[in-house]
Amino acid sequence: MPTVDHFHKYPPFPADVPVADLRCLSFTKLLADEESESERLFQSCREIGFFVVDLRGISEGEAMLKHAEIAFDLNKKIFGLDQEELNKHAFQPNESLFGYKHAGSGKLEDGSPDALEWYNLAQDDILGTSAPRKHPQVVEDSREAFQDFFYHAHGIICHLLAHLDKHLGLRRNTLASFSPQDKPSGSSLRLLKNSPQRIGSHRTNLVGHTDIGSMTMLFNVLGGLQILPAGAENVDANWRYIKPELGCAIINLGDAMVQWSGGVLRSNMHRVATAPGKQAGCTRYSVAYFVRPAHTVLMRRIAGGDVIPDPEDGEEDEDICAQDWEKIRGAQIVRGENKPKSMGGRMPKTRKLQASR
Ligand SMILES: O=C(O)CCC(=O)C(=O)O
Ligand SMILES: [Fe+2]
Repeated sequence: MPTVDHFHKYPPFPADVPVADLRCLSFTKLLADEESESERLFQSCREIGFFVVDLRGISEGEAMLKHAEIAFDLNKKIFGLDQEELNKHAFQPNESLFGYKHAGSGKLEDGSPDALEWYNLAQDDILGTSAPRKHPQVVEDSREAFQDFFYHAHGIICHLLAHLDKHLGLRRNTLASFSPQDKPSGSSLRLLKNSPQRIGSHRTNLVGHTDIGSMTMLFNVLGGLQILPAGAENVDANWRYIKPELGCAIINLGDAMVQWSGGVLRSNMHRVATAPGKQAGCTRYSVAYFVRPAHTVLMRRIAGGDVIPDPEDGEEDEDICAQDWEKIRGAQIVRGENKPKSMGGRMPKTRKLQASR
């Protein structure tokens, strides 16, 4: 995450662990619509589904970093509450995924319990699009701070989506219009915590998965987040850490983007392992904003244009709305019917791709 202060509280990310080769994009250049930066964004979204965006040096980005910092502080406060208090707000898996998730309530690939805790806040609840849910007092007292986070983060995401509109041959605002903040959706802010681990442990704390929604903005201070590079088999030796960078957010695309782009954009497998080196011994906090489509948005590919490919023989686009699609996908994952895997990265229809990095 953000500040020098937070980064320097922890042991450094070790230099000798395998890291993913992600592009670091300048938010300033993206805002100024610099063509080569925009191209790098598109390439990242097709090839990896992940990139890093440097938010420093421009007021909108700096303001986001401040909000992320506040979210980190609130994350620590929430997890400073008694277990009994957190349990009162436990999420009900069959009803809703909002509220507190205790460590061990999810499963790893081998069926053993996971280790991450989180507190998941619904955007609808915080922005007043739905009836408010009841939270611990520290959350109730911070509703305004969370609102600021949601508004700012959404603004930044919309700028990033506008670049994708352009590269996919869509009218400006097409992708952003799928996730308006004044319509009910599954968008959320997740505050995650991972308790200290044994140094040298390689345990997985959150199982490999892709995100369901459209775009995720993630703030990390400690390492631990890993991605499985394109084409690599899902074995431990192939996973790569994403090194947290000062003043930057990690952005990744979710399955909804693959769906709308007819497979051109990529949603990549990622997981949370124990932080590398001495970082393992520290409590790891992270902050993630998950953008999901409004419940009524259709999940079929966006037809027409000369970039998004037409369905191939045997491929069918269903007219299913986001809310039903998310429910079905969630249930399939829980039943183990739909083993998570990276998706997308298909060649666009006609577009000439630049070779720059
Ligand atoms: O904590 C992190 O770095 C990533 C968490 C994540 O991937 C998720 O909650 O979907
Ligand atoms: Fe994720």
